[in-house]
Amino acid sequence: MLQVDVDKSLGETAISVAFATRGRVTALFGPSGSGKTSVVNMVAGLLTPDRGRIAIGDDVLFDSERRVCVPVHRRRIGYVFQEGRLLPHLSVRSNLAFGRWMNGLRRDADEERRVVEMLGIGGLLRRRPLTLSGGERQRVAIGRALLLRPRLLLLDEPLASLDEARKAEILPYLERLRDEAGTPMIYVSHAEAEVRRLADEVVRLAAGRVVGTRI
Ligand SMILES: Nc1ncnc2c1ncn2[C@@H]1O[C@H](COP(=O)(O)OP(=O)(O)OP(=O)(O)O)[C@@H](O)[C@H]1O
Repeated sequence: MLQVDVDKSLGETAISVAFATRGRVTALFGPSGSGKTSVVNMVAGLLTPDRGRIAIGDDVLFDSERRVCVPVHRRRIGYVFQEGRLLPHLSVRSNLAFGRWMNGLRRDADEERRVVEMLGIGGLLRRRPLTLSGGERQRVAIGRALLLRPRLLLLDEPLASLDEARKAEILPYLERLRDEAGTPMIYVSHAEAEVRRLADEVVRLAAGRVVGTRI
């Protein structure tokens, strides 16, 4: 179970969000500026809450009272950004290997094959990111994150930069990830149709607060 209870003041905006979820895919759903990215950044460890607690099961990642703040690279959390953020000078294969190398993990050919097959990126391994479509790039970014064997995968509007055809292409892969990978996901989106299709739990945000658990 992921438990989040955080307060953070960001300029004019005050974020005060608490929720707990056991979902396979938990959507953080809400309008632009409602605090979705700030919340996932706090879970990832990229943004430090002013107060609160974040835990996965019994493992505490942040606790302001007990002065616990586990650094980003020790959280074992995968993060897929809106625009993928692949390394342009490396092939797809090297991009996939790079995350594991950076995190001191050995290559694992079986795991690589499984992830490559699940995301349908076997035909792209020699290509460079700039030669890929937006949807293909996002599938590679998801593969790179999964190969870190994260205990939680954060996806921040992974389809936002794609047109409708590309979205339709990648959604089945996300469903497969949900059904086969066994890695819980936090899925940030303001797109109702995506959330209805993918999420089994919803945390609805507005103006930095939780305002509901339905779309
Ligand atoms: N470093 C910062 N300094 C000041 N204000 C900030 C900072 N970071 C975020 N904010 C503000 O906090 C609010 C929440 O931002 P956040 O990016 O978390 O929202 P969001 O729901 O993810 O929006 P979007 O869907 O547009 O990405 C916004 O009003 C934003 O301008």
